[in-house]
Amino acid sequence: MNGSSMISPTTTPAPAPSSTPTPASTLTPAPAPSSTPTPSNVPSSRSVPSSSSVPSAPPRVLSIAGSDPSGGAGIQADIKSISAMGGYAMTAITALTVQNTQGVQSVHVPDAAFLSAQLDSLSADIEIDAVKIGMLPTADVIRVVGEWLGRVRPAVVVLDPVMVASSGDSLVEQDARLALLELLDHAHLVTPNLPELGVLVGEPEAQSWESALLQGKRLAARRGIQVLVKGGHLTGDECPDALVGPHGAVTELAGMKILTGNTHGTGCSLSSALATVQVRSLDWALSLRQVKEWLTQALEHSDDLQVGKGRGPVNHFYSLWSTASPLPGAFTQKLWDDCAPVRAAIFELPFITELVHGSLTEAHFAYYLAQDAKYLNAYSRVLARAGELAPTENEQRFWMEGAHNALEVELSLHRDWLSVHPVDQADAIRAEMGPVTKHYVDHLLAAAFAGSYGEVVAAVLPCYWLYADVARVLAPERPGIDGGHPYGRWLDSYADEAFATSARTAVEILDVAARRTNAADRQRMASAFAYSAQCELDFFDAPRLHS
Ligand SMILES: Nc1ncnc2c1ncn2[C@@H]1O[C@H](COP(=O)(O)OP(=O)(O)OP(=O)(O)O)[C@@H](O)[C@H]1O
Ligand SMILES: Cc1ncc(COP(=O)(O)O)c(N)n1
Repeated sequence: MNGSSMISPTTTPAPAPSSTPTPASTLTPAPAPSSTPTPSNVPSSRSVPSSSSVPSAPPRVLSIAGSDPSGGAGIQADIKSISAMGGYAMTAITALTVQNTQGVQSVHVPDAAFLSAQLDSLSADIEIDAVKIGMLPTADVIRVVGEWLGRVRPAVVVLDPVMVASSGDSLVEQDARLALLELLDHAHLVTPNLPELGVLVGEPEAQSWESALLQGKRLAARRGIQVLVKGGHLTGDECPDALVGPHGAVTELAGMKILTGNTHGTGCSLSSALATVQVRSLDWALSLRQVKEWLTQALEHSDDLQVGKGRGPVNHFYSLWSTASPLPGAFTQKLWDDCAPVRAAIFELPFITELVHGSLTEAHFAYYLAQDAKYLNAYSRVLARAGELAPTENEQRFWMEGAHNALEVELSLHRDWLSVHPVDQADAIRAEMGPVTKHYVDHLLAAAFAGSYGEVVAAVLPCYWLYADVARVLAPERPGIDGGHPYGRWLDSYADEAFATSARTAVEILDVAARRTNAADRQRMASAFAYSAQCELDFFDAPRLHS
């Protein structure tokens, strides 16, 4: 059953307010505001209407386009783009596609009269500030949209003459391609890609940017319209766009091509975002500059989405999402993932492999322990500072106990080992704080006395987390203490379940702190964590560099 046979358009008139005519066929055309020039005669003068026409509420933007169920193109991309630009999105759906990131498998076109009823219902009730037009699959649909635009005359009309999806599948019947030409009279800006530009000027697709601009000029002059010539289909590293005015003026925006396969829906997103921004900017060149910057970032961040196996969508909301509070576990998981190279490097260090196999020289271990003792003394103060800043009593207790343990338990372990090996290591104990230790401690103290609670916790966390992880990974690899492992007792203290539990608690505390704070603080927390993780790596390697 198709859409048109399920509900007859004539049996479901929109429940319009009593002052508004209901049946689509008898709708009175909305008179064009007298100050608004008609699109076909003076399109370029739209860039300077009086400031009193700029609405303060979010622009009400209607997308007349096809549905892409995978969410990357069509109506779905338009809703996201309009919203990302601060507009209020409305939709009238011209076609339903069976589509994913790999291609279009089928197209269903609802009755054109049903589309007509939707458009009339909207314009009878809502002031529409801008219209974006996308996939118009048949000549019938184009006629309905053309008639409606002719009556309602929205102040901003952007026509994206969609013909072929980026997958190569056709979205428009052959005879509809030429019918699109007539629709140009109702648009203020048309945004063809290079193959579509060729069709609109009746020439083969341009093979260079220069010939694309010439085609754009011919189209703009012939139809008295602004043309956006888009460089997304050019070969090479560059991806320019250019606005060509009806009198031949060209405003070109340079841009580098972003290396991503996720370009599904760039044309839809660009055109609907432009329609939205234009309502307030009233200047196509300004609108393009703002939208291209946003789209470039949306392409840059598209890999974050991980949608589908084919040509994926752009990340319309990268900006909103980068400042939104992260989901539980997400912040600390990202810190952990980002420091994967440091973690891998730790396991490669001769100090670690020799420590585990018991072949590490006592001189290196003694230097390490002596530096660690100095480090732990400062670390204890920083943990106490975390306790001081802690927002809850539980967290305060956790950090204070950590501060106590750093001084007592771990230092006694050091004293024990050094007392059994007193002779050669006396020098090590007396040694000054080494450069690597000092560097690490300075970083911790800076976080402790100039940073937020989150920064302090982020700075101290790698010591917990990396030690617990090293102990967990290496525990099965070493011979047991019964086998006379020279560093067995020391290793056991970090492989202990109580230490692993403390590390997990510290991770959880940081995650909660990250969710409670703002994006700028989260950024500083991430930097503090990454810096400490690198310091941990350097600290393990310091004995080798010292000798
Ligand atoms: N890889 C890319 N890097 C940077 N910008 C790009 C890239 N691909 C497309 N764009 C930009 O996206 C917008 C759409 O360009 P394009 O020429 O691809 O249109 P389109 O073919 O209509 O888009 P669609 O892929 O949705 O059909 C333009 O502003 C273009 O510069
Ligand atoms: C419903 C619909 N409208 C437009 C496009 C074009 O977008 P793209 O060229 O990126 O596939 C599409 N694929 N589907």
